[in-house]
Amino acid sequence: MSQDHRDSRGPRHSRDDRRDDRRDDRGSDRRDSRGRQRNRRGMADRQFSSSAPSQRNRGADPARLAAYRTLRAVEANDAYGNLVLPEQIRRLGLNRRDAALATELAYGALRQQGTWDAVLARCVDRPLAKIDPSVLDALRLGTHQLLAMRIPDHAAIDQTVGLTRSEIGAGPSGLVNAVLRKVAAEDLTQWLAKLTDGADQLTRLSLETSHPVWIVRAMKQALTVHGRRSGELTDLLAADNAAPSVHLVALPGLGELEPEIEHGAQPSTLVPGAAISGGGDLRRSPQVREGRVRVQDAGSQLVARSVVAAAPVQPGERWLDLCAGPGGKAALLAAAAAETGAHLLANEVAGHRADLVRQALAVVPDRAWSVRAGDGREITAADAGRRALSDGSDEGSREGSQEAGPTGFDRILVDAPCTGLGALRRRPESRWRRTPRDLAELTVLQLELLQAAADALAPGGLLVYATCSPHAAETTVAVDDLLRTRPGLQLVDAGAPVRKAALPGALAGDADPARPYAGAQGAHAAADAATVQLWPHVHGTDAMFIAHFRQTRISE
Ligand SMILES: C[S@@+](CC[C@H](N)C(=O)[O-])C[C@H]1O[C@@H](n2cnc3c(N)ncnc32)[C@H](O)[C@@H]1O
Repeated sequence: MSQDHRDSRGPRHSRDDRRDDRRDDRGSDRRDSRGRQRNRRGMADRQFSSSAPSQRNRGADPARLAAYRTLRAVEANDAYGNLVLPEQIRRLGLNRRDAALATELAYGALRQQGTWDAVLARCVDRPLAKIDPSVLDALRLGTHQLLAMRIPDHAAIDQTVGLTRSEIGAGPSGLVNAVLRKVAAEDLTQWLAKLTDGADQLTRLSLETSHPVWIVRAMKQALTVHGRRSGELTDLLAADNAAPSVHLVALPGLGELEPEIEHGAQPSTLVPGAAISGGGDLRRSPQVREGRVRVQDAGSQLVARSVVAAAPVQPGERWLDLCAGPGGKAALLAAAAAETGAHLLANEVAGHRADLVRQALAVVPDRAWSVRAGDGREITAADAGRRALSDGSDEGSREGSQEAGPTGFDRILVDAPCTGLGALRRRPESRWRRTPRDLAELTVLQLELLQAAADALAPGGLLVYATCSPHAAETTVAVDDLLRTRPGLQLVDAGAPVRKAALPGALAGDADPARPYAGAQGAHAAADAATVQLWPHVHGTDAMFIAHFRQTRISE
């Protein structure tokens, strides 16, 4: 078990926080094995390990090892931290406390990489790009412990040096030791004061909240574009650095919340049929194992529920989820389709993700859904008359091919691939991976998917566009572009269906996420047209954007 998980949360902004840490070493002989005094040169008031190098931690404790391996997989293999870490926790057999420590270490170091790199750049005598990446990851992990966690300095340094020795080799451990001592010479407040001295507001926020400057700028613009105050920027960026609560959804007609609430979940205050997990291993819940209760962000639940809430469902309606993988929203839609007599076609371009959709839908009666593995840009209105078999074969229809003259889908959800800037708190490394160049590619794809969806709509049909990004280019600009190129499409109010999908009053007042559509030249919008933008710092959800359109063209 790790030695330091008594209180591993929260940044240390002041030296007062460290007094307890120093007590640990009070009275110790601060000389190394060769009698040299430690911590001289401006660090006289600091204490590091009292033990000689030969007695110090030689190996890596399991929590740090899990975190370090996660950082390595993210850096070296482009892996996703939130997928690697649970695997490492399992493989190393960490208990609950060590798993929590490993999570804080790994996610914290990944999220705050930008700030930690700025600190480290001041503590090494060469560009960080010239440091071996495996050593740099150890330094980031050590820096996170020193500046963001209440771990005594000597433990943070000793453990990181031990980890370096066991995972990389004895050579770099001296460098790691020396650099981390320099890092420990200042606390976080002092480092931030140094780093931001003379910086403009965006750079200062970038360093204080550890976001790339371009994302800080984009978030500031997004707040304004979606009718919120730019003064909320600090809160929004801070929310990206907080662990999201785990929301559960009971699939309508299939799952029940009561057993989960009896086991410690709290009923959601935002969405009906939802709860916030009380922690612990969710796979212990039979309903979660069977897929009748699912983990799903409350914002995503509102997206799917707004598709259903937009108008009363007529039996026989044909629904399409154009970008369905891995199947979270499709599961909610399919369950609603099963209850109302509608049918959902869940489409996904990536074969392995289409398999995940099938798994997600398996619990729903299969008369209500089918899966198509294909490019959403190639879907047509005719696909509304075909019902691919839920085993994956797309062989026309069990019943649909008999049906005459399909006119298209009655409801289509385009939950488009996007930058994910609204879900940064879930993917700790993604803010450092994403670049403005991604936007150019994604916005083209988003518009192509929307246009295919518009073509596949039945007359009077509903098209719902959603992204887990509030970026203007992926939200309001995408809406403008679609309306300009599809005169038959009208933007309608998304506010009312989203509020209807939420618990009564949950989205009132300052929490109302709907804003009237400003309208671009040539855009066709209803008088009450409004788009919806949810926010982590206001609603506790991912920053989901939702727009509703109606097909007004007469059937050809
Ligand atoms: C934001 S995710 C959808 C999340 C999903 N709706 C859910 O709730 O679980 C976007 C999905 O679109 C898929 N995608 C990307 N390009 C596509 C295309 N051309 N056609 C269909 N799906 C596509 C991606 O593979 C990804 O699974």
